[in-house]
Amino acid sequence: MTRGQFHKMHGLGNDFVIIDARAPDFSKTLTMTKDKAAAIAHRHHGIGCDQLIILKPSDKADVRMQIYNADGGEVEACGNATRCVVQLLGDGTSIETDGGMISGHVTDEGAIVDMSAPGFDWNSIPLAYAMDTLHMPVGWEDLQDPAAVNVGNPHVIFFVENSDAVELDRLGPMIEVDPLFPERVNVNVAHIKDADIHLRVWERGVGLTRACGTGACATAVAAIKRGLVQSPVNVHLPGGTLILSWQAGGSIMMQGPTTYVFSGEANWDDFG
Ligand SMILES: N[C@@H](CCC[C@H](N)C(=O)O)C(=O)O
Repeated sequence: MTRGQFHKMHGLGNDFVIIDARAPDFSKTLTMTKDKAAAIAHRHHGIGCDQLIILKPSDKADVRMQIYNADGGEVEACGNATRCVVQLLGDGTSIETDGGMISGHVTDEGAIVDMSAPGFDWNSIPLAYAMDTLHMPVGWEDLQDPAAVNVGNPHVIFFVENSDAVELDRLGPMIEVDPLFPERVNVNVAHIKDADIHLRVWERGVGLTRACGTGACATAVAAIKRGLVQSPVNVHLPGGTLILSWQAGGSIMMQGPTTYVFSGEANWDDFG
């Protein structure tokens, strides 16, 4: 029986079940599948979360972080979970992910993390074919002229008049699975007001979330590249505010709150 402890944390309402499987014995016995991850994340039949995070031993960093969306799919990066893991494991924690190496420092309210450098090449997003990724010559209904940025995971960003007025629950699922994005995509809609970014995100494999850290990174970088805002910039999401800094050629720094909610214990064989 694979029984173990988990931590429930959130960053601006983007919530996580975190399983610390760093002990070599536990790491070997805890097997994760798409169905099991989705069952743990389920809001009614499971523990409930936007992302399931599994911490494993790493030979390159302090810890290896595996990330599963609520639909059970394994993905490369999660900004809000990265801040939570830094707060959980301590100042200076380095984290190996499929999206790259990340590190961070604990702050009074949460953490500041170095999310490494963004990617702009069409094939690093990835897109199905070559195009300008700062002004993509594509659109869906009123959502036109997006930018695409890879920050460990793929994002498409639309700058609009009023992001609150966009039917993201209808357009998000359609754009997420468009064949232009062979690995699907996280869909961001943003507007600029008083030099700040106001952002809503349809997350790949989850849906509308209270906040998306990598979405905030990708949107800040696209807005800075287009000359719409300057670094550092506040990014306001439904769940609260992140501060993003980025200079061309450098890493993205993301600062924001983290919250420890509770700990629990589960028999992981009961799921999936
Ligand atoms: N909530 C996350 C992003 C999680 C992964 C994303 N849904 C994807 O599929 O790439 C964040 O805070 O960055």
